[in-house]
Amino acid sequence: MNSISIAFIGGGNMARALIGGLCRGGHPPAAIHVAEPAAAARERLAADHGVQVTSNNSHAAAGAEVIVLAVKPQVMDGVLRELRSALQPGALVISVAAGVTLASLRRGLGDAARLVRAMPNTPALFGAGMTGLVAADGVEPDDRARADRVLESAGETVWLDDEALMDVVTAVSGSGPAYFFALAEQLALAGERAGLAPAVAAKLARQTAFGAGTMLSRAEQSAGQLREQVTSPGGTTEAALTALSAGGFEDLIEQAVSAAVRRGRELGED
Ligand SMILES: NC(=O)C1=CN([C@@H]2O[C@H](COP(=O)(O)OP(=O)(O)OC[C@H]3O[C@@H](n4cnc5c(N)ncnc54)[C@H](O)[C@@H]3O)[C@@H](O)[C@H]2O)C=CC1
Ligand SMILES: O=C(O)[C@@H]1CCC=N1
Repeated sequence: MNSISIAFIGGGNMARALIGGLCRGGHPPAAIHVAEPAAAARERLAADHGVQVTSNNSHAAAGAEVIVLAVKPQVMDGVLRELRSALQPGALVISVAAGVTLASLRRGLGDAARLVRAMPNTPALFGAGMTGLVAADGVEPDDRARADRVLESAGETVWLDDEALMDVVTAVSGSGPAYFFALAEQLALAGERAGLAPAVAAKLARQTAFGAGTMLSRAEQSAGQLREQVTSPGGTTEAALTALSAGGFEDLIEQAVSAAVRRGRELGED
């Protein structure tokens, strides 16, 4: 794995998280090239991770065995046009762009391109990411293994057969960290309003999120069972969860995921 040469096109938040995960996992920074137009972002990537940086997408892609497209969906068409003639034979292209379909990647890069669509998330930075993947027709088992080797250094992977479900993966795990961060923010603010010092409230919320996440990932019980273990009948947690339900918590989560799914589909149509 360590010798795979990887080019990132776009060096923003998601690329940084994946690069961080790769480097922590032992991938040599010299084998990672990043094409990024913003000089400040290039300098930060080079300083933080020691990766090779350039402003030229084609140069970055030219020698790479795996090319990760980490640009916004809105600029993807232009990027594909640039890269079409720069890919080396057999190169695997992994797009992480929300909503951008394999068909549109194929239109942009041509019939010969080996294409995988992926939806990672930012906890990749600490090797705690979750990535959903779907392969285009013609992708060989070796290509899938290559995609796995790149993305497993950032966390867990799951392959889907039905590309339509990628918008749901995006809504659940791609955007999902933001929902948990928003909850931690609001929990800390509520603690502050109830009298805690801001730093104390923030520490309680962060460490509680960490503890809950650790239990979710390590305990054998389901999320529901873990919730029940905290909820003493007639106790404080029950009072809080009843207030959440009365405020429409379950419906709100459903609406939030539906809104993200819809937006993913719209991004694919732009
Ligand atoms: N941020 C997240 O949590 C996740 C993001 N994604 C996907 O990753 C992609 C990038 O998102 P972020 O990193 O959040 O955005 P970002 O805005 O932080 O990064 C995009 C980067 O692309 C660069 N860029 C713009 N035009 C370019 C061009 N023509 N060629 C090369 N680079 C160019 C920008 O300067 C910027 O640094 C999006 O398609 C998004 O859907 C997927 C999963 C999670
Ligand atoms: O918000 C977005 O569009 C991207 C995709 C998933 C997370 N961030």
